[in-house]
Amino acid sequence: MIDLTDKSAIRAATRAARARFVAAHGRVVPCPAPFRTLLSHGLTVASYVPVGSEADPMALARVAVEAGCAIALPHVVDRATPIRFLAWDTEAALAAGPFGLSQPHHHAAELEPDIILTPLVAFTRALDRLGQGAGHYDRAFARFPDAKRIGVALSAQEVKALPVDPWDMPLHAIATEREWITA
Ligand SMILES: Nc1nc2c(c(=O)[nH]1)N(C=O)[C@@H](CNc1ccc(C(=O)N[C@@H](CCC(=O)O)C(=O)O)cc1)CN2
Ligand SMILES: Nc1ncnc2c1ncn2[C@@H]1O[C@H](COP(=O)(O)OP(=O)(O)OP(=O)(O)O)[C@@H](O)[C@H]1O
Repeated sequence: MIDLTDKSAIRAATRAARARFVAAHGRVVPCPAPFRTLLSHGLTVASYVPVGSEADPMALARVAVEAGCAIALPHVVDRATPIRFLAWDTEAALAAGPFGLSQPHHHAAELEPDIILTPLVAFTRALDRLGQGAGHYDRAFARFPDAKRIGVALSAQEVKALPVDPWDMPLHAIATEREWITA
């Protein structure tokens, strides 16, 4: 049994479940119809480039590009430094970053996201999220409190409950390979 009060134990269990799921079913999350209604020309959508067995948000990012949105990607320096969302022209080459990430060059333009497609390690139906533990997205949510926080995940990452700390901000919705979860 996982101890549902221990964040690192939950991370280990859901990363293992996610890797098994992806080996059998793949990692693609199709674009849910309700996501399209959030988009309009000129908005900035922050996406991410998946690593390991993370859910792939590219179908959602592609629909955002078709709707006339600008795409930004997180740029990471290290665990302690806040991430910045930098413009990404979908043709542009990416650079290697820390933690095996692919990211825009550090001189790309910094954008303010209206919608943040958010990677996660575990989620609940109450829209709570557990991340990598560096606080990168927690801090980005605090900096951009008006942005829509959309989790992107595989259904295997769902848990019944998560410990919620004072700085944790719930997601507005979660897209998985089989459903769109909202409050
Ligand atoms: N694809 C992706 N991009 C992202 C994140 C993410 O979770 N996924 N981030 C989210 O904040 C930020 C980067 N922050 C990170 C902070 C810590 C670790 C980390 O400790 N990784 C572990 C490996 C985890 C695993 O086994 O899956 C490591 O390198 O040991 C990774 C990213 C911004 N970009
Ligand atoms: N708004 C904030 N400003 C400064 N530090 C923050 C803020 N929010 C969170 N943190 C710090 O970041 C760390 C977050 O740890 P936690 O285990 O909750 O991350 P997480 O849920 O895995 O999410 P993330 O994906 O953001 O890493 C904590 O040490 C916390 O003090």
